[in-house]
Amino acid sequence: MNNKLIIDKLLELHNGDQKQLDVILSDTNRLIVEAPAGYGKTKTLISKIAYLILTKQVPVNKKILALTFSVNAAYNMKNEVVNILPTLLLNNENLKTSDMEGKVYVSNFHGLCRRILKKYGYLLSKELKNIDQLINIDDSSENNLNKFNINLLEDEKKLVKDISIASKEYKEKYIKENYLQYNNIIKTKYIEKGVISYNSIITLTIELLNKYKNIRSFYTKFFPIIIIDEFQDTNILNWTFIQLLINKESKLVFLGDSLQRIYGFIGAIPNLIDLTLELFDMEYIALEKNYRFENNDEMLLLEKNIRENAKKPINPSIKKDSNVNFKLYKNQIDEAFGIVNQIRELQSKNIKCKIAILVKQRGPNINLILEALKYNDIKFFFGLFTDEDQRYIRFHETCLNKFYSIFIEENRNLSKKNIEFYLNEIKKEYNNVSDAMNNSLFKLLHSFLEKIVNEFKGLQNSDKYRIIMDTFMNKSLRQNLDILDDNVIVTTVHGAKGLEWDYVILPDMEKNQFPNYNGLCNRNNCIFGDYCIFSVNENNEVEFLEELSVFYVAVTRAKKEVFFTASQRSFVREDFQPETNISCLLRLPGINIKQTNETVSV
Ligand SMILES: Nc1ncnc2c1ncn2[C@@H]1O[C@H](COP(=O)(O)OP(=O)(O)OP(=O)(O)O)[C@@H](O)[C@H]1O
Repeated sequence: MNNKLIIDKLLELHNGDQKQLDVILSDTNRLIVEAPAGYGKTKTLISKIAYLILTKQVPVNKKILALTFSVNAAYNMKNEVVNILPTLLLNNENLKTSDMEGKVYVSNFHGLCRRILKKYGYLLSKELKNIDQLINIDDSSENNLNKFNINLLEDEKKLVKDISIASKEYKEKYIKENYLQYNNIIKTKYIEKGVISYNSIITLTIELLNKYKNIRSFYTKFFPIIIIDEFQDTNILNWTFIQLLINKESKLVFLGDSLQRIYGFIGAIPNLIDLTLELFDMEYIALEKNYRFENNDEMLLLEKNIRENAKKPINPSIKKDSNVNFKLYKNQIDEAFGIVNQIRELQSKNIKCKIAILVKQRGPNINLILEALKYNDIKFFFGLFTDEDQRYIRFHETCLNKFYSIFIEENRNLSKKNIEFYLNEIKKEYNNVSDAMNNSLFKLLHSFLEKIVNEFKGLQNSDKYRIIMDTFMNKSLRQNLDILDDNVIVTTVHGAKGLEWDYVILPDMEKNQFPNYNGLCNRNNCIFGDYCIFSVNENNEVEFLEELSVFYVAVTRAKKEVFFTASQRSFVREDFQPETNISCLLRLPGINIKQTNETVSV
C-alpha cells in the first residue's frame, strides 16, 4: 500500500507535529523517546505500531512486542491500535484489520512472563502449566507466607526477604547470584500450596530463558521489534528479563519520562534512560509540544518550573514564577469543608466537570474529607484502595475464580445476560453487603466489563478473556478509574498515574504529609522553622527527586487547574498536633503560592 498516503494521514492525525512524526517514521534500530507528561508519547507509540504493521515491517509469523507497566495501559494501547488501523487503511480493500491486529502482542511484564511460563514453565516445574490457577502473592511480607502455610527455614526466609530488597534496591549482582536458589524455594514450597510470588513470575522466566537457549532464541526471533512505554518504571527484574529477548538485530523503541518515575520504592531503576542510551547506543528524540496544557499558560508554566527543579535541584533556572491556588485552613475539619466548597464552586460553573482529590497516602485527614463530602451530599467515587489492601486483593481473587468457573469452564460468551449473572454471583459471595468499599469495587468491576464489551468491540474474544483475567491476576481494577461516570473521584496519586481530570485538588500540602516524614521531613537538611525551606544537597537529592516525581505526576493530572490545600493544625489520632508547616514543595523556586487564609463556617 502507498506509504505516502499513510504518512499524509498520520501528519493529519498528529496535527503536523514533526517530532512525533520523526518517531513514527524513524527506521533506526535503537530509539529512545523522552517527553514530559502530556506531550503525546502514548499517542505517538500507537501510531508507530500501526505504521510498522501497515508498512509490513513486521515479518510473517512474527510480532511486535509492546510492553508497558500497567495492564490497563497495555490493553488500552492494543484497543487504540486496532481502532486506528482502519483510519490509516483509507478504505484499502486488500488489507483487513483483523489480519493485522495479530501482529502486535501487548502486555505488561508480568503478563508476558506468565504467558511464557504457561507454555514452557513445565520444564522447570510441572505445575506451572496451571499458572493461571496459582494465587499471586507479594512475598516481601511474612504475613502472606503464613496465610498460605508456607513454612520456610530461617535461611530461606532470609533469602526471600533479601531478593525482595535486592529487587527494590536494584542490586543486580545479588539477584544474579541468588535467583536460582530463590526459584528453588518457589518450586518446592510455594507452588505446592497453590501460590506463586510476583517476583518469581519474572525470575522463573529468567531461569527458563537462560537454561533453554532454543526457547530464548524462539522468543527473540518471534519479537523482532520491542517497544516499551513508561520505560522509566522498569525495575531490575524486568530489565534483566527483557535483555534476554534482545539480540543485535532487535529493533527497540523505549518511551518514557525520567521525572515520572514514581515507583522508585518498588525498584524502578534510577537513570535507566541514560544508562540505556549508552548501553545500546540509542538514538534520542525528545517530543516538544505539550498537548494536555496546550491552551493553559498557568499549567504550562507550573509544569515547566517543576521540571526545572528536577533538572537542576540545587540551582534551578527559573524565568518566571508560576502562581498557584493555595488555601490554608485553621485545622483539618475546616480544610475538609473548604474542599467541599471548592467542588461546589467548580460544579456551579459546570456540573459535569471531572474532579479528582488526590492524596499521597491514606490517613486520618482523608477520612474527614470523605465525611464532609457525604455530609454535603457530594457524590464521589471512593478509589482509595492500595495494592496491599487485603479486601481489594481478595475481591480480585473472587472475581478471577468466578470468572474461571462461569466463563472458561462453562464456556459462556460475554453476553449482557452472562455478565449480569456473573455480577450477581460475585455480589452473593459478599452476601450483598454494601459498604463504601464494596460498592466501589462492584461499580469498578461493572464499568470495567462494560468497557471490554462496548469499547473493545474490535478485539477477538480470546483477547477479551485475556484482558479480564490479566486484570484480576494483576489486581488492576483500580487502573480503570478513568472510565467511571462519577464526576468526583478520591484516590491516591499512584492510582492516578496516566489518567487526567479537568481539576485536581491536592490536600495535605504540609510537612510530614507531602513530602512525607520518611521521604524528606526527618532529614537533617530540612530546616524546620516558620516555613519548611528545604535545601537540596547531594545527600538528599535522590529522596528529593522521588518526592518531586510524585508531586509532578499529581499536578500534571489536571487539564485545567490544580488546587492545593493545607491546615495549620493537623488532626492525628483525635489529637491536635502542634502547628504544621506548609509543604516545602509549594515553596520551591518558581512556585508562588497565592496564599489565602480561609475560614469556613461548618
Ligand atoms: N499531535 C497531537 N495532536 C493533538 N493532540 C495530541 C497530539 N499528541 C497528543 N495529543 C493529546 O494530548 C493528550 C496527551 O497525550 P498522551 O496521553 O499521548 O501523552 P503522554 O506523553 O503519554 O502523557 P503522560 O506522560 O501524562 O501519560 C491526549 O489527550 C492526546 O490525544
